[in-house]
Amino acid sequence: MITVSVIGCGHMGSALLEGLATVEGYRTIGYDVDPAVLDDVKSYCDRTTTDIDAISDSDIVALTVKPDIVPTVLAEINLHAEQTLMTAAAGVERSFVSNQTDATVIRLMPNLAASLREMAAAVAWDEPDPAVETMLSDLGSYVVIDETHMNIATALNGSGPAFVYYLIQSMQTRAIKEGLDKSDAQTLAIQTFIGAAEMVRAADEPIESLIDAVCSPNGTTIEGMNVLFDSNVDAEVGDALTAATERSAELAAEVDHE
Ligand SMILES: NC(=O)C1=CN([C@@H]2O[C@H](COP(=O)(O)OP(=O)(O)OC[C@H]3O[C@@H](n4cnc5c(N)ncnc54)[C@H](O)[C@@H]3O)[C@@H](O)[C@H]2O)C=CC1
Ligand SMILES: O=C(O)[C@@H]1CCC=N1
Repeated sequence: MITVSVIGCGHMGSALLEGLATVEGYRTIGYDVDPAVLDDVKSYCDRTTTDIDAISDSDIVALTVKPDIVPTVLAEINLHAEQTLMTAAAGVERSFVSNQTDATVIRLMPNLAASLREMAAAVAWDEPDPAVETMLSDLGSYVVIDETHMNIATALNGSGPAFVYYLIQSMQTRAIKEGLDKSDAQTLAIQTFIGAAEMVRAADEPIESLIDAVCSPNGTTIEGMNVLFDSNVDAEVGDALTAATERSAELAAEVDHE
């Protein structure tokens, strides 16, 4: 049994708890300063509490408060060396956290698909932590990265769901405008993204070849692809990632200077 405490049960903390609630082998504790937030997550947790001391026997403590709240929490918690503190706050560096706790600190960039156990996560640590490896595998897929790359991971898999939602919305909105029923457009757009992602995952060939396979000669797809090829969409999507990456670096500086 792995005991996982979550400090801050808002969007990210509750997603972790919701995902873990459907897997055997975890005891979960949700801690938050807001009782209303705890009310919302109590069906996913073995225990909810506003008492910070309740996390003292946890194997893994997930820190999912806003970056500017991290120093407040670190001043309040008292963890020991056998515990793992997993900080998920965007921009907050591992060294900043580990300077203020005896626990082993790892840095995680999760995403909200944890609730469905479809999370893409990036983790940075000195040494693999078996309990965390198990937990991240149970919640989706993860990669181990050097912490110097955490800002771009934050943009890619942390912020990334919002970018993908936006693209799904763009496609379904136009389909509805062209006359398709709203619910049908939603079903088709969603499954098209899921299917395309699975095709990319399964393919041995580059994405260009997958695109080619959809483009029948003189067919429909190439007409649409030409609009994309002639546009700046590629660069704009890249710029969205860069903007999120830069903001992650700024957050680090803001927290460090408090
Ligand atoms: N929302 C997302 O998609 C992702 C968020 N993150 C990171 O997770 C962290 C939380 O983000 P969200 O869940 O979106 O924010 P949120 O605002 O939804 O949740 C934060 C929670 O922290 C609680 N809180 C405030 N002060 C506290 C304290 N002193 N002790 C305990 N709990 C306290 C709040 O009551 C709230 O429930 C951020 O650092 C963010 O960078 C990381 C990846 C994805
Ligand atoms: O927008 C944010 O700052 C957080 C971090 C990654 C996703 N949400």
